[in-house]
Amino acid sequence: MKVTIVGAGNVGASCADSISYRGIASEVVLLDIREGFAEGKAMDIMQCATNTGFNTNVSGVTNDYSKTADSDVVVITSGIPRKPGMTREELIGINAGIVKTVAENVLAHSPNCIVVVVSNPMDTMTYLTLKSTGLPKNRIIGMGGALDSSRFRYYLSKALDKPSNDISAMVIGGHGDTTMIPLTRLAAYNGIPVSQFLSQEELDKVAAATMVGGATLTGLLGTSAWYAPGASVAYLVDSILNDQKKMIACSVFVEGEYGQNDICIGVPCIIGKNGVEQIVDIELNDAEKAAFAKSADAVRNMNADLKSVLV
Ligand SMILES: NC(=O)c1ccc[n+]([C@@H]2O[C@H](COP(=O)([O-])OP(=O)(O)OC[C@H]3O[C@@H](n4cnc5c(N)ncnc54)[C@H](O)[C@@H]3O)[C@@H](O)[C@H]2O)c1
Ligand SMILES: O=C(O)C[C@H](O)C(=O)O
Repeated sequence: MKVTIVGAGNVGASCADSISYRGIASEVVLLDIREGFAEGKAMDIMQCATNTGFNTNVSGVTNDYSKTADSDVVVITSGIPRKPGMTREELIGINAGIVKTVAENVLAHSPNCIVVVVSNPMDTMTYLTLKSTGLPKNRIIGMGGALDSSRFRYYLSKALDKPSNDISAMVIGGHGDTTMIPLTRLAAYNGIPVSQFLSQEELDKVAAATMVGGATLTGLLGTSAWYAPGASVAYLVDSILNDQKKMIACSVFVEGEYGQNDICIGVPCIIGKNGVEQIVDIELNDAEKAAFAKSADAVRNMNADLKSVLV
């Protein structure tokens, strides 16, 4: 199986590293516009092979899309990250043009691939990719919910003082500081609702920390995070390549699910060899429904900014 990752920066390289380490692809191609950069990242990753024991062939190319031909999955991470104090939405002006061109180039060489969109603002970039390429909706997946859910589990694990892997929890809605919806009511510690262990005040703090999880890291690092984003992409790509049919919150095109239409937004999805195989339309309570509708409005408003790019 062949995976191309466009953008060999912090997130792209971390995706390549995590995918290789998982041993889920025979070939990974990293592509960047910066001369020699993807080649250097690929060489560095390949020099891990003997010590970590992976057999994936990772190569790097400078803007040569012919080397990405016949990829099964393409991950788009090209574009600028935010700096401390910025929102993801502020990146749209630069990233929309980059993502649209990259998606066109990628599909010219891999017409049957599944596209995973990572560049921010991710829900808007996913919608742009869908609208500008005309690909069927099952083949365009925005990655954000997998990361936000893993941060939710991290903050729950800190509050509970228990391992993250004993906790199941999901974040739906937009991938934005104010649009995420951590589903606290459904979060569980080994199947037991977390509300049996944590007060409402503690749960509210966990949800608030989750929503600004990316901003917190951006403040600490001076640029946005990459290890957990790379690991989240690898988790998603594993479910595609190995047809695992995992339920993962992903930004996908909705047509009536959760009462919404004509936007890409985070919802629970079954992810397999065909990409998005099912949207799991769970019953939300009234407060969750209201939060989802508000989140969808914000995502829809952001898409309006794509008018000049989508001509
Ligand atoms: N969806 C998520 O959960 C998530 C998580 C982390 C980061 N991100 C987003 O991912 C993007 C990348 O973040 P990063 O930290 O890797 O940034 P980065 O600056 O480290 O890397 C971006 C790379 O893209 C390359 N690039 C720019 N234009 C290109 C083009 N036209 N073709 C090919 N390559 C091009 C740059 O040369 C650079 O190497 C940002 O938009 C960031 O906000 C999203
Ligand atoms: O926070 C960011 O801007 C990057 C990414 O969306 C994240 O959540 O880490």
